[in-house]
Amino acid sequence: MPKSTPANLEAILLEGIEITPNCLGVINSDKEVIYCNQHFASIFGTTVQNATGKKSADLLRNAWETKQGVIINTDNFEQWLANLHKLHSDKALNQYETDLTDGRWFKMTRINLDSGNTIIMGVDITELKNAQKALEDAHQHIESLVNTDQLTGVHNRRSYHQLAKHEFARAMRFNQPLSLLVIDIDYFKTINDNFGHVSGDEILKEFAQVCNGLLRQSDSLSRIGGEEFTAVLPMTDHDGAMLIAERIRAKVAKHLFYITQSEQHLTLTISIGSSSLIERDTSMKDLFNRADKALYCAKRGGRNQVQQAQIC
Ligand SMILES: Nc1nc2c(ncn2[C@@H]2O[C@H](COP(=O)(O)OP(=O)(O)OP(=O)(O)O)[C@@H](O)[C@H]2O)c(=O)[nH]1
Repeated sequence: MPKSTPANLEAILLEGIEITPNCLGVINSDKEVIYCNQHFASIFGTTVQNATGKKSADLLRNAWETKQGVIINTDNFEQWLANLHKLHSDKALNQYETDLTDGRWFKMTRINLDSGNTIIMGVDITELKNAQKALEDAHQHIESLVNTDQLTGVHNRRSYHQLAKHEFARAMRFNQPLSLLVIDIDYFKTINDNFGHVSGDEILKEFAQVCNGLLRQSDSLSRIGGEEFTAVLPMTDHDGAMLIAERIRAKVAKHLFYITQSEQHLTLTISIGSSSLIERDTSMKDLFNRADKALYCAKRGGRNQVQQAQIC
């Protein structure tokens, strides 16, 4: 014998709905809230008493005006509401996520019944969202660790290869100029020999800072070897690249690098090879090889200078 529905089923359900952390509301065909629990009312930043009998549009407008409850990012509320109605009237069942000013998230299910009434249920997914955000942050952190040179904080060799590939493809696609500087500190071995490896590391860090301070936001400085760096310069032709390279060379030559251990300042010089994109280039390797050869010329030419790549 099937058990008969208890006479007090409605009371049992209502009791459960009041206790649950989820939200539930019923809206009639005149778009008025005819029943809701406390969490449903909190979506509009109000109480059950206040929400009951009110038009859902007025409740949303109140939430937008008072910045309480559901987060509504718009300058034009009426337009936003019209779009929402269009979105919700089409289908019998809609599901969406919504976040509140108090940090909670709900996964909402909206059911349009044939009677013209609408049932709206929301499951609290705040913990899930927080876990998702923590995972995304951790992923971003790992990504940045993997791509960052731990000593200087600039891009590492791995990251250089990625961004060089990306910038090369972009320059080719949009027919834009692109330049590359290969920068090497002169006689760095002597610095290590005279002041020790720790001080050498300190110099490398400061050097990267000085260099980065002279580049644009869109440029990327990478440490690709011990005391060897590259600067990828998008939207920069060879004249522009030579100008930037010379600016870096001159600034570094004048800069006083501080050595903490011996509490003294020291000066150093750099050599730079510069190359720019030409029609026959097939990858960033072509630019790198030319800039590297130019760097070799700068070293042979006496160091503390910038050399432009020869095209032959
Ligand atoms: N402190 C420190 N030194 C490094 C690091 N990586 C490489 N080096 C040192 O950098 C020096 C590079 O020396 P060389 O390649 O002979 O070049 P150089 O002395 O700069 O001479 P030129 O480039 O010809 O002007 C070596 O002494 C390496 O040990 C690092 O991470 N930290």
